[in-house]
Order: sequence, then C-alpha cells, then structure tokens
Amino acid sequence: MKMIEAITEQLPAWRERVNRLRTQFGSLKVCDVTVEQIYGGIRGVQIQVSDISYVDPYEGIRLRGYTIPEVLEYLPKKPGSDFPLVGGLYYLLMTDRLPNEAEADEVEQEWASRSQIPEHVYQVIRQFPRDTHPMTLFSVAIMALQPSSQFASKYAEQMFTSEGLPKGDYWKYYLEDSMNLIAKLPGIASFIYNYKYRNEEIVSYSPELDWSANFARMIGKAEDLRYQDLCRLFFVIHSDHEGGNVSAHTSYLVSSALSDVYLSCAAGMNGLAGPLHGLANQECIRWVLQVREAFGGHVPGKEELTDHLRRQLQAGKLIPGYGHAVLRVTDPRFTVQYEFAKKYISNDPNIELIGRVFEVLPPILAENGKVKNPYPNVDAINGALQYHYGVKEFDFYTVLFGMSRILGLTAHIVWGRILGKPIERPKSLTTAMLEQLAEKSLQSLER
Ligand SMILES: CC(=O)SCCNC(=O)CCNC(=O)[C@H](O)C(C)(C)COP(=O)(O)OP(=O)(O)OC[C@H]1O[C@@H](n2cnc3c(N)ncnc32)[C@H](O)[C@@H]1OP(=O)(O)O
Ligand SMILES: O=C([O-])CC(=O)C(=O)O
Repeated sequence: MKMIEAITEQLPAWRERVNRLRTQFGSLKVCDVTVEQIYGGIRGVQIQVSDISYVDPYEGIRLRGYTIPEVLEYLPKKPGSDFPLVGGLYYLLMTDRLPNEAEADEVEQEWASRSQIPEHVYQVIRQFPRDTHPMTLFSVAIMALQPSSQFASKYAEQMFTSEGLPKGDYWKYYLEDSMNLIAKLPGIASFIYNYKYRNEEIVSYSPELDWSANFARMIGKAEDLRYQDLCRLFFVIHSDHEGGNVSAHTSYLVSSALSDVYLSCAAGMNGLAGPLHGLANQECIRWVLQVREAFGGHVPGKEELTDHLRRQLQAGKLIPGYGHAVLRVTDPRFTVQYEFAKKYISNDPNIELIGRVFEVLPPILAENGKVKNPYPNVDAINGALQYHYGVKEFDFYTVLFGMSRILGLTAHIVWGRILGKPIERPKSLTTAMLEQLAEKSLQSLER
C-alpha cells in the first residue's frame, strides 16, 4: 500500500523530532495545572500531543493542518460528486500528505477487498433485543471482530517464539487492523440499521462504489446521489477533533496498554455514546421536533422562539447542539452542513427552525456568562439533515458519527505505536492532599 510507503519514508524524521524533544527538552515545563482544572474535567491542560488534528478555539478544527473548507476542496472526489472520497481523507490523516486520486482510490479499493464480515458478527447483533440502542450494537459488533486482530495474535505468538516482534513494527499490525475494521464499518452499521428498522437485509460491499456510497446503498439509498454526497461530507468532517475529546482520548488510552484496535475503538465508541458527546446528534433533532410540536408543528417567529428558549434555560434545560469544551465560535462543521442544507434543501421546517435558533439562541445563552461557548456545534444540524433524506431513526445517528470518528481514532492509535508512546498513567491525588496544598499556600500568603 502507498500509505505504508508514505509513512515508512517519514518514520526516521518523526522519531528523530520526538527523540530530540524528549532528550534535549525533557524537563521543559509546558503548562501549570490548577485546582479548578483538576476538578473541572482537566479542561485546557496541555497534556497530549496529537499531530493528526488540532482544534483552535476561534478557527475550529484543522485536519493535518487543513481547515474544513480546505479539506473539502483539496481531497480527491469521484467524477460527478462535489464531496471527497473518505479513502483520501484517511490517507491524509495517516500519512500527513494530501493524496492524489490514485492514492485515495487505492485506500478505497483496499477497503473493498477487506469488507467481508464474518457471520458470527451478525449473529451477535441478532442475539440482542431489537430495542437495544444502535450504539450498543455497534460497540459489540466491533468487539466481535476482535478475535481477528492481527496485532493481538502476533503479540501473543511472539511470547512463545525465539524471535520477538520488534516494537518499531507494532504500528504495521495496528494499521492492518485499522484497515480491516474500517472496511467492515459500512456493512456493520447498515446491518444494524436494517436489523432494527428495515428488512434485516445483509448487503454485500460493491467495489464499484466508494465507502460512503456503499453505506448509503446498503441502507436502501442506492439511487439517492444527494444522500451519498451528504454521507461523504458527514464522514469527512466528523473524523477527528484532536486527541482530548472523550472518544479519542478513551481509545488512545486503551491502546496505550497495547490493547488492539478493536478493543480500543469499541472503548472509544462507548464514550461517543454519551449525551454530552456524540449522542447529542440524536438529541438535537428530537429537541427541534419538540420545539415545533410546542408551536403546533410550525416554526415559531423570532419573538416567540426567544421566549420559549428563555423558559427552557430558566428551567435548567440543556440545549443540545450548543456549547463546546474547546470551540469559542460557530463550529465550521456546522457551517459547511448548513451551507449544504441551504444549497440543496428547500421547504424543510426543521432546517428553517435550526436557522432561526442559530439567529436567536447565541445571545440568550451568552446572557448570564455561564456558557463559555454560546454557538452551535456540529451536532446542531446533523440529525436534521439525516431526517430530511429519510433516515428518521434518531437513535442511529451516533453510529454514523462513530463510523467517521473511527477514522481519526485509528490514526491516533497507529501514530501512538509509530512514535513508541508508552502506557498512559497520570497521577492522582486525594482531596486531603489538595487541602494541605491549599493550607500551605494560605500560610505563605499570611507570612
Ligand atoms: C461532538 C461533540 O461532542 S460536540 C458537543 C455535543 N454536546 C452537546 O451539544 C450537548 C450540549 N452542550 C453541553 O452540554 C456543553 O456545552 C458541552 C458538554 C459540549 C461542553 O461542556 P463544558 O465545557 O463544561 O461547557 P461550559 O464550560 O460552557 O459549561 C458551563 C455551564 O454552562 C452550561 N451549558 C453549556 N452548554 C449548554 C447548553 N447547550 N445549554 C444549556 N446550558 C449549557 C453547562 O451545563 C454548565 O452549567 P453548570 O455550571 O450549571 O454545570
Ligand atoms: O472536541 C470535543 O470535545 C468534542 C468532539 O469530539 C467534537 O466536537 O467533535
């Protein structure tokens, strides 16, 4: 694979850079940690390195240095589509280089050739009650693939042979596992959808189509070219959000114990399934429909909406899709999807309401100064777009997010192995210890 060559070429330079920092600047202080940060979700503490992507609070995400509009413009596309091939995005995330068409296509072809899903994965899904949340099914399906981990079997094997598995080669098996897992995601996600909401159909992967279009086809949208474009857009923009978000951090942490890609990604998906993180996807459209219901199905005018939103906030309700732990502006991923909606969708009351909420809500959220980011995040519009194209089962939306996020998670994990990162193990303190520190600081102030 060209991707392996591109990574291999860069390995010595990357290892040298990290080695130099660790040996020559190992004791250089990067930041301080306050008591508030310790109790406040480690917010803003710079304790990770991620070269896959970086979130600037005022600009949004850059994937390998490229903003969302740049990624959408520069990545190769299929003839007839304005939206990138996910294979090209994966090449960029993994290799730090923009792919040409052939390189993007090679990744897509690799996925097609690895897409066969073992029968037992379907059986595992079928064993669950049909009302099980799709994210639970998604996570267990990934776990069900774990016995096929090439890294886990190589690692176990070398314990009993005279030739060890060189640490510097671990990444190759992690990359193999990543490619194998990603190749199966359209099949797994679509089966969960079909099992729960359609006809229980298992649809095989078409090598003629790209990864995104395959998923669309597998849930019955072979003819809907616009929905296939939405899938391409969605899968590209949700792929990564630097290393500290719950799903990325979780999977990276798990992989630092040399747990394989399947174990690590399933863990990440369990984090994504929380309502403050990926599950906000499904909560947003539910909320949008509830607001319309409160107005007899109509889209309320600005004044009525303002009163309604104020009442909700006064009642202590969280508005899903607004706020962010890092961003302090409108999420550029919201913006590109809103632009998609404005370009291709007309007369959709949910999209209309989302636009009105976007006009009205930020100043209201900002009023009491409590919410640090009063602007919409990516989740504020995801569900409404899916709903428009007929994917109306809210519970499923986080699985779509998960398919995309695994692209980023695996890039972080593979690079963790490339750079030989050790097991993560931060130190904890007790409350009594912090109280002692506090006392000491008081005493020194009194002196
Ligand atoms: C893909 C993603 O994961 S993007 C995030 C998806 N999640 C959502 O959209 C859920 C709604 N938003 C939120 O819950 C939050 O804004 C988060 C989880 C995204 C960020 O959390 P934090 O960094 O802690 O936000 P912040 O520091 O601004 O929170 C301060 C206060 O504002 C409140 N607040 C933040 N966002 C909102 C909101 N959308 N509606 C109402 N109140 C809010 C918080 O609950 C908190 O209140 P508290 O002090 O009484 O507990
Ligand atoms: O960055 C975060 O904390 C949340 C996240 O994953 C995203 O916005 O995609």
